[in-house]
Amino acid sequence: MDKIRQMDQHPGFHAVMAMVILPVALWEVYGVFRLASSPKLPTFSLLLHAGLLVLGAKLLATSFRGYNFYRRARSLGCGTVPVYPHKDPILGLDLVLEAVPRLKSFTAIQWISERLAKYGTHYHKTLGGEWILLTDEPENIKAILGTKFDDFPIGGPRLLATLPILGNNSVFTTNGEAWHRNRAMIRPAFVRDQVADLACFDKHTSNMIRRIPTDGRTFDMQNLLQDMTMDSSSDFLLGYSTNMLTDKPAPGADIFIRAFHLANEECAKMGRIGTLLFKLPHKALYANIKTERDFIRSYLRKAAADRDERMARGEPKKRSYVFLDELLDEGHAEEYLMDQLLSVMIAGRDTTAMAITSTLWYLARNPAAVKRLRDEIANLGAQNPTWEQLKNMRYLNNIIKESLRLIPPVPTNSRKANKDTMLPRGGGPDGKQPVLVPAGQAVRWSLMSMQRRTDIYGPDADEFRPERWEDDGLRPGWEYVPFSGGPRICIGQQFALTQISFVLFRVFQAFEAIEARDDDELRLQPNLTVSFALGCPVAMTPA
Ligand code: HEM
Repeated sequence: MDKIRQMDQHPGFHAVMAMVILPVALWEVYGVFRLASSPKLPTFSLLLHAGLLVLGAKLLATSFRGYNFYRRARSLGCGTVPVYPHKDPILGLDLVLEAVPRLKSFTAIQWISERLAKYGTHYHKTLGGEWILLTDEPENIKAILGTKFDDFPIGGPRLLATLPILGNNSVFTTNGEAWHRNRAMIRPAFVRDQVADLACFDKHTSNMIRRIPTDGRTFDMQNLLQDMTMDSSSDFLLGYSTNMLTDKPAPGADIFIRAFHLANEECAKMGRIGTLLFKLPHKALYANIKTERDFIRSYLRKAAADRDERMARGEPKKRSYVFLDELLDEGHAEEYLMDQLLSVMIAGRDTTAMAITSTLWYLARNPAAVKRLRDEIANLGAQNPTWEQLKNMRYLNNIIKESLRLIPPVPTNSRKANKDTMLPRGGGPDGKQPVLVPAGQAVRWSLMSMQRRTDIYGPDADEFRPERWEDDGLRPGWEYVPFSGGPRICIGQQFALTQISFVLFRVFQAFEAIEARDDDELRLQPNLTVSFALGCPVAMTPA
């Protein structure tokens, strides 16, 4: 723990600083007046003294703010918070240098957990010198997302990362009334009837299974799953599939998917590094965003034209359920509709692909779990499962819970305090005291770290053991929130869980074994969500 930063969280420190700075600042005021009134104006000296005066005033204001803030923290019983022992406490460049090898070895997300295990809830700096409060305390996450929801709107790095792609009208980039409106518009798409309709999942899962090599060859499961979730989400959202897993992909689909991926990657980088990078020009990013929006726009126009044609022919307006058709009925402007479509696509496609990939990554290392899962599937015969049957498959559901615990597809997230507020944990020597969070402070939390805490999940917290969920032995609250919690809880949770369980069911109906074909180290690429940096190479044995 950094002693200097601990010291400067004491109001007395700021009072002493103010007392030291004040006479120097007053002396500079006198100096500036003296120079300004001399007959021959010494421009250089005048500028130098004026600069020092501005600096002094800034330092003085910081000390007064610090004094008031820490006095208030003390009076409210808040403790001091550990600060990362930066070698460069101004710009935080040391942390950036440390991050480089972790990013190169694809272990940056695990590095966050290591820092949390070492310092607990703590402050660190982003490139450019902005402080971020980092936590993995369930009580803090509950406060940010639930009990103090209004104090922690979307802002800071989280907003920076999504604004360029999603625009100002997305459920992910709005707060308050606008967010309520956007959420209310999306929600009906995920009511029980739509979620329980397995026809769309069935079509695209079958296409995927046909592509799995049956001769024991190594292939990348992640690639297949990303194509499959893009095919199914474009089908569900637009009514036209990218069809990447068929012999006739939609024209331009490959270019769209590449642009989609590159734009997400670049935006996530901006969110990670902070405002400094955000302010640089990003020609390639905006070119990719244009490509993806043009693709969505062409389908939006096609859907509107098809709908008009059907109406002109006197046919019913609707095909089977399509998200876009519902939005078209509400008569919104085109750009607004695109923001909503891209939001739901980004929210649902990579997250679901990652959840299935990581489950298969673990199953490829746990043949006993595969055997138990296949026995459970065999009990239901050779048919496609119904929604109710999937919901009642206990072992399958425990497998999914366990992989979402170990690798939540949204492993870290953040918000920005909109006023001085408090979090219940992280302060004081044992981290059990509350923490005063000043207005404008970015707060980041790590689900991956929290969901692997040994004090919550036991000494084998890092191990994949679906059995830990058996007989309702484990019923965590805010200690397990892969779909988030509070008013902004994931709208697509049931939709995603249905698709994940359906795909796993069908895969292990058709195949009896899965074998890992890479080393055991978890190498993760953080983007807006997370993915396996080197893919998920496996081989499968047909049943
Ligand atoms: C395993 C798959 C998924 C995971 C782990 C997941 C996780 C999450 C998380 C953590 C959030 C909160 C984000 C925040 O507040 O900053 C979220 C929000 C959201 N998710 Fe999901 N999600 C998944 C699948 C889906 C799917 C399939 C859809 C829709 C097709 C979807 C739609 C949404 C939407 C619209 C929100 C925004 C809610 C709001 O801000 O009010 N998600 N999801």
